[in-house]
Amino acid sequence: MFRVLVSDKMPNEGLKPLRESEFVEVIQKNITEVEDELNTFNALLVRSDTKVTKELLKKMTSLKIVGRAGVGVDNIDVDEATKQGVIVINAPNGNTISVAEHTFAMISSLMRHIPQANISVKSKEWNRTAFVGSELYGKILGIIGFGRIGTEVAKRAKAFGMKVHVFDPILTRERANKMGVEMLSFDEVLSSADIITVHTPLTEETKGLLNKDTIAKTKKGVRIINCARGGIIEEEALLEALENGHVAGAALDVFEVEPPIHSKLIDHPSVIVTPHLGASTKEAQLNVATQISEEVLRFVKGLPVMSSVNFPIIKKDKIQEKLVLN
Ligand SMILES: NC(=O)c1ccc[n+]([C@@H]2O[C@H](COP(=O)([O-])OP(=O)(O)OC[C@H]3O[C@@H](n4cnc5c(N)ncnc54)[C@H](O)[C@@H]3O)[C@@H](O)[C@H]2O)c1
Ligand SMILES: O=C(O)[C@H](O)COP(=O)(O)O
Repeated sequence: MFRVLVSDKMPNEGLKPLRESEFVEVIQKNITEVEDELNTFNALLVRSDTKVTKELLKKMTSLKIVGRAGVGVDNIDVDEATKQGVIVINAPNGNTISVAEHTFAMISSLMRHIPQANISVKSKEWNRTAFVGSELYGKILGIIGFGRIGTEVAKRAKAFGMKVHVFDPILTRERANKMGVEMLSFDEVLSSADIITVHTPLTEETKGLLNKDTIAKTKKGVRIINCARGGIIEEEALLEALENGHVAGAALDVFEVEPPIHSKLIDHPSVIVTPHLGASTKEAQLNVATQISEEVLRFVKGLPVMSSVNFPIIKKDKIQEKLVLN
């Protein structure tokens, strides 16, 4: 049997393709609950809670494939997995719409002080002057990272009558024109946008992309959104800019350390926060779990795996030959 450990929360329905296979056994448990049998699992399915470290990979000596039911693979030591011949796959488009919608909910909430006003009314106050907001119409939204999610955010911004300025190193002018957005340099987006939202992966290159120096290049009164990954924005620099009034507000779904219990940012009155909810919809979770399950099943059947982040399309090769099915 091909043993699949599902160590983060995923909907049962999404795991159906694996559960229904006669070749596969699915075990849904935390890593801590299966410490003694880590060497018996052939596949590991995770979201962002399980940290697939070098140490864990070394213990999982029978592991062939790690499936990330989501996009970001920064919680997985992909280099170590590659060294060990372990394929890492993700579900690149299953949660795109959910994250774009959450980003837009955060932008709207930030501009109209909805979370703060909600708390105020529930505290029996009726303060209509403290929560005067700003329209989105006519404002410039700066998008850093124009991939799947950035593109969907842009479509929604345009529907609100916003202008969209974009920086992405792989963006072409042709695509920008087609999408009705303005392609600019990183610095130009920083200096022109009323609201900046980041949608890059967290990599060595994007870590601290918004820092003390780059935040200083933004417009006074800018609002900053992060529904991508903690660490893309340096939290200390953001807090300083909020405290000195350069940044008017921030909406954060992700944090350098999660949960952000020691972050002073969450106490700032102009910061609104959610607990990494971007992909947390029924639809997105069903999509990503189903996609990852179908991919693992393809692997089990010896078919090409299409969404590997560390190996190109895997056909029958040395890695897959190691897998012996009864
Ligand atoms: N909050 C959540 O729950 C949630 C859910 C899904 C994804 N995410 C995060 O969002 C990220 C983006 O997801 P996606 O599906 O749009 O990925 P994607 O791969 O489709 O797009 C990422 C884009 O970022 C661009 N990019 C890379 N480096 C850059 C840089 N230095 N400056 C500007 N652009 C750069 C890439 O060229 C690419 O176009 C994921 O990597 C993940 O970390 C968060
Ligand atoms: O990269 C992603 O897909 C998101 O961060 C989702 O993370 P989650 O699966 O823990 O909700």
